[in-house]
Amino acid sequence: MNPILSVKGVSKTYASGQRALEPVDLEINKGEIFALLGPNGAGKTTLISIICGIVTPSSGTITVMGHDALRETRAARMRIGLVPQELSVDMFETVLATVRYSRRLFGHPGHDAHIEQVLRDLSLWDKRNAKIKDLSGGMKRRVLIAKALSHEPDILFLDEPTAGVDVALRRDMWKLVHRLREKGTTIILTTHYIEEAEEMADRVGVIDKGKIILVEEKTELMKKLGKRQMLIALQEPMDAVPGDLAEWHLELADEGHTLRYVFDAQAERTGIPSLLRKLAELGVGFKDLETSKSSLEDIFVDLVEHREQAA
Ligand SMILES: Nc1ncnc2c1ncn2[C@@H]1O[C@H](COP(=O)(O)OP(=O)(O)OP(=O)(O)O)[C@@H](O)[C@H]1O
Repeated sequence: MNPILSVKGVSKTYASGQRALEPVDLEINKGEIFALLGPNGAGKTTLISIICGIVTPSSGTITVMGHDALRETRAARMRIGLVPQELSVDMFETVLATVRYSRRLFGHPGHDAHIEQVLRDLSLWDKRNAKIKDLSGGMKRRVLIAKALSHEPDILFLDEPTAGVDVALRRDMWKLVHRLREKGTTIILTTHYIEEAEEMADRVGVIDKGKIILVEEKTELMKKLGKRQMLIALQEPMDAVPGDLAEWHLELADEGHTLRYVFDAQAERTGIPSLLRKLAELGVGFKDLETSKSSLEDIFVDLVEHREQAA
């Protein structure tokens, strides 16, 4: 499949000398939701800003739907909608005028049916004549999305779409993103909420210290790196893990009331049957057993910690 967006060898050193991106290669497929995940300062906004033509890269090439984004800037930019982190609107304008203005900036004639649809999709239609300064924080965020969608982009970038928004709005945003994808829009979002990537993405890229350290299908990533844990609720609390159980590397939790066993879900032998046998042999009684999958969050923390240890 031809990628809708292709990034090759893109790096950035800011004028201050700050190296924000090591050469990055990344391909995005049409219609996918791609989450770029990374801690603060990892380079997520820099990468998005370069692709959207706001920041000039120090090296590399970017192709957006066949257009060289650094040479045919406008043609490439027309295909892209960007929802920035920061509010970038005239507070004294109305919602409708703001979104219309954005559409015209891209040289589109006033297509009011499209704008109405976008505002309705975002539950902003009733507020179309309100001044932006009078909207709640969540509504202002929706205006940024409406602006980004005003010129019917094929690729939508959402930079930290739900930073600082409440749970209800976050869920609404997720639904909206899924709806847009159903309409064929390709979506790239940056986030440090792992929950968000887990909920929304088809593929996840992890960026740390300016380097993409991993790109993987979300389900594959969870399968490959996913660990499971088993919690054993003890009948009698323990002061320490008995030496006879050393090979399972157990941890005591919950003030000695719970034993935690972390195991590799993909391994042929999980070690559970032998552990249970050993517990019986030692006369360790338990009330309950519970197993759970590790979340993308655990995987992410693992990855970043490993890199830190290796450095
Ligand atoms: N205009 C700039 N001038 C100099 N350095 C910058 C500039 N913008 C970003 N940086 C630096 O580049 C690095 C990457 O920043 P960037 O904003 O891309 O990270 P991020 O992953 O988006 O972080 P966050 O999650 O905090 O938004 C950081 O060290 C940052 O301080």
